[in-house]
Amino acid sequence: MKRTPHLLAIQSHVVFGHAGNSAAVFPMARLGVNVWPLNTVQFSNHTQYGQWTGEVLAPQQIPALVDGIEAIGELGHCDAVLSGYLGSAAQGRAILEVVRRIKAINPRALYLCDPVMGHPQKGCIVAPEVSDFLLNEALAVADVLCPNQLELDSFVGRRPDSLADCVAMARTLLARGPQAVVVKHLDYPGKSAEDFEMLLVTAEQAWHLRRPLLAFPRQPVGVGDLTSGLFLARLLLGDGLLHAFEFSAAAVHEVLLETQACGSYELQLVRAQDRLAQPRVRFTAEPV
Ligand SMILES: Nc1ncnc2c1ncn2[C@@H]1O[C@H](COP(=O)(O)OP(=O)(O)O)[C@@H](O)[C@H]1O
Ligand SMILES: Cc1ncc(COP(=O)(O)O)c(C=O)c1O
Ligand SMILES: [Mg+2]
Repeated sequence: MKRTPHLLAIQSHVVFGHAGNSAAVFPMARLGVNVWPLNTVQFSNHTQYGQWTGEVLAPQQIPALVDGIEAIGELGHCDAVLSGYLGSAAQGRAILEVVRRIKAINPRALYLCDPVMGHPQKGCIVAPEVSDFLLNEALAVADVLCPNQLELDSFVGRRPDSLADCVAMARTLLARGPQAVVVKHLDYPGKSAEDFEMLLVTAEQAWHLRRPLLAFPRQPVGVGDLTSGLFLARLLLGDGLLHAFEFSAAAVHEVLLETQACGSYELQLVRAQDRLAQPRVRFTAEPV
């Protein structure tokens, strides 16, 4: 029987709705991964409501919780670490130390970093020091980096002028650490207004994917977190990079279709659970 992979997921938790772990844990588990959620913050709701209550986890809790897992002899079963929304830069440093410890026991373990940065116009609020941590420290340790366009621009320090330039920008990141970069949401001059576009870039190859852009009265949140989580889950389940990329795009599209059909602001993950596990749509990535 094939072994069920284990994944340590370190990102935000919201009590109501879906962002961070609250957008990714159930879908990853639904695909067949044992998820170990470690919540960097526990907020009432995501920050794009403009108000929330709750607390940031003390950074020393991250190694303390991992110590507990090690003490019961389970840490070596961890196949991957996912990090997303961080409450502080100190939490980020604690996560890199955890990655180092896990890789020391299991050198094949993967680290996927979704470099969630603040986006004031969108209402995504992240502590400013977190961006510096991601740019200066996390990039070098990540095996896979999953930025959106804004985050890619921050890493490279400029805006792209074309799709080819987005590929070139992602390649400059490969030189600084990761083996693959997934740009979960592209935005460049000349991009078609009807499509939502993504990019997968490795040292040798680059693939571009389009899916239909859906109309929402208010853009749902947690889409990036869902995308990164599903991509990593499929890698752990044995997909190659390209298949995991195409799968995550299709599964996220299914969730968005269900969300749109319900007229909901929050992602309809429970209603879309069968569709996300077995997407009916398929998007083929094209080499660029
Ligand atoms: N097919 C789609 N149609 C319309 N909007 C989409 C689609 N896919 C994703 N989105 C929206 O695009 C945005 C992606 O957000 P962005 O900040 O660029 O990336 P991330 O979610 O990784 O942070 C989200 O607001 C999400 O709701
Ligand atoms: C608590 C929390 N986690 C994660 C996110 C990231 O969400 P997304 O995947 O849409 O970038 C947000 C965005 O506002 C958030 O408020
Ligand atoms: Mg994001």
